[in-house]
Amino acid sequence: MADEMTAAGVGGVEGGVEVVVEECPRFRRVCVFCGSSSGKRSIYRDAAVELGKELVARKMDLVYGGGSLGLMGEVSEAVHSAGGHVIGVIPTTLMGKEITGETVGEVVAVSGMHQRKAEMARNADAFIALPGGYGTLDELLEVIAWAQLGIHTKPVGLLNVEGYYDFLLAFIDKAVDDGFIRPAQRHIFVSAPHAGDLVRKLEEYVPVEDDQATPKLRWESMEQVGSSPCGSPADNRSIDHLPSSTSSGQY
Ligand SMILES: C/C(=C\CNc1ncnc2c1ncn2[C@@H]1O[C@H](COP(=O)(O)O)[C@@H](O)[C@H]1O)CO
Repeated sequence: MADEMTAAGVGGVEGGVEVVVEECPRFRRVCVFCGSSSGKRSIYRDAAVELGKELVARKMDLVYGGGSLGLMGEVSEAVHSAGGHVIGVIPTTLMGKEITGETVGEVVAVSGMHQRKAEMARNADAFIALPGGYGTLDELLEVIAWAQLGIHTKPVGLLNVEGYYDFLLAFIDKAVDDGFIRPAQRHIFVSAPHAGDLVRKLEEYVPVEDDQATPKLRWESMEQVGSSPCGSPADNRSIDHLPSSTSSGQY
């Protein structure tokens, strides 16, 4: 990872306060899950734009589901217009502009929804979920579940814009209380209301240690037996032109 890092520090002014960003970010490619809708309140669009700018300020690339719909469009456009690198991973069936709109930056075509999730995950060093609906929840919970299984140790963050995810957090506490999630796994992901705080937490993240966890599964071993955690054997073709993730994660 280190050899791909910029030596120069970056910074900026956020709310009148000078922001000094570490010289060597811990990761450089962040996968963002978010709504294909924008939601009814402008705070969600603002949060997507704020996150996009934060990634660019920290010299982090964006990996996302492609297209220009909703918050997906907001965050990708924010990164692209600020000079950041965008990688949109999009199933061929959704590639028509009339379906998902135009994708800025690099477009990676995959064969289906399962392969998209696998490739977004494989090619990112960390994950962030903005507000969204079923698709976003599916993507978020899958990377959390994979972390629980030890398939990866990449940080996962919830951007809890004005308490959007409070009910989900309360549900997870309930699942811990009722014995469906081990207490040690409660902190498998982090959350924060603003992008800057969230990215800082992700950079400080230490994978949870859980003695009772399933022995570590490796992505490669899942592939060898012909099934990925999220798809059929036919969906296991990887994006071969992308350099592999810079993370020490286990994909
Ligand atoms: C099929 C139609 C529109 C396609 N819309 C989408 N285009 C690209 N990616 C999408 C789309 N819908 C969902 N996704 C993925 O799920 C996440 C957002 O889902 P949500 O339910 O809006 O939260 C997003 O991260 C994408 O990866 C026309 O009917």
